[in-house]
Amino acid sequence: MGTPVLNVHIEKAGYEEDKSTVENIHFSVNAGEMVGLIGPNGAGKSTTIKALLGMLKQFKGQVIFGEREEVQRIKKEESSAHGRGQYAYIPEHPVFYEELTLWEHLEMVARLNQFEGQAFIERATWLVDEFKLTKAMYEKPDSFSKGMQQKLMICIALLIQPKLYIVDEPFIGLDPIAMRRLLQLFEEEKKRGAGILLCTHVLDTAEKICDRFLLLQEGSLLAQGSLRDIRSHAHLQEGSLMDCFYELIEGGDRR
Ligand SMILES: Nc1ncnc2c1ncn2[C@@H]1O[C@H](COP(=O)(O)OP(=O)(O)OP(=O)(O)O)[C@@H](O)[C@H]1O
Repeated sequence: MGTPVLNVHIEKAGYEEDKSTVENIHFSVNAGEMVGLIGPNGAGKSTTIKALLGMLKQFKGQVIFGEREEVQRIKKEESSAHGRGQYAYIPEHPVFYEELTLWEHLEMVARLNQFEGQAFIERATWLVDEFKLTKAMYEKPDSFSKGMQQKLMICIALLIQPKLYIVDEPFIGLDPIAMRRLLQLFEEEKKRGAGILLCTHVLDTAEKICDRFLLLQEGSLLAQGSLRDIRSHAHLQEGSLMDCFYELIEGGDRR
C-alpha cells in the first residue's frame, strides 16, 4: 500500500451547526491511487468534499493531508488555509475571476505556488494545447462554453502537479477527446505518485479507472473497497460497478 496523501475522519459535518448532513465517514487516499466517490443524488458526495476542504459550518473530525498532521480540526475556524500546496480541487461548477484571461489564471495560480519562469511557460503552453484551448489563451473565461471552462479548471490543477487531486464530477460536459486526454493525464499523475479522489456518476468509467470505491448513501458510507470488495458486499461476484451500485442502493430498499 502507498503512502497516504489524504486521511479523512468525519464524525459529522453539515451546513448548519445543529444538523449533520454526513456522518461517520472514514477513508484514506494513497499515493498513486485513484479512489472513486460514488452514490445517488443527494447522498452527500459534494458535502463530503466540502467537509474535507473546510468549507462547512459544522465539522467534527480530522482531516490529514500528506503524511504529517497538517490539518487537525474540530471547528471550522481552525481549518482555514491548512494543507495549501498539497492538493488541487477541481469543482463541479467552474469558478473564475471575471477580469482575468485564461493565461492570467494560469499565471496567478503558478505564482501562488512559486512555479515561475521557463518551466511554467512550457508546462502551461503544453497543457493549453493538449486541451485545445490555445486560441482562447488571451480571452476571458466568462465567454467560454461550459466544457472550455471545465478544461481550464483541469489545466489549472494539472499545472501545479499537487500530491492530491480532489475532483468533483469532471466528465459531464467534456468532449470525448478531452475526456480521453484527461484520463491519460490522470494515469500519468498517478504514476508520478499523486493520489486522486474522484466524485462521479459515470460508473462505467469509474469502474475502469478507479482502484477503490467509496459508496455513500444518505450521508454515510454504505461500502468501500476494491471492485472485488464491492462485489462481495453486493453478493454479485461477476457484477459491474453499476450492477453492484443498483443492488446495494435499490436492493436495500426492496429488502
Ligand atoms: N448549500 C447547502 N445547504 C444546505 N443543504 C445542502 C446544501 N447543499 C447540499 N445540501 C443537502 O445536503 C445533502 C447532500 O447533498 P450533496 O450535494 O452532498 O449530494 P451529492 O451526493 O453530491 O448529490 P449529487 O449527486 O446530486 O450531486 C442533500 O440533502 C442536499 O439537499
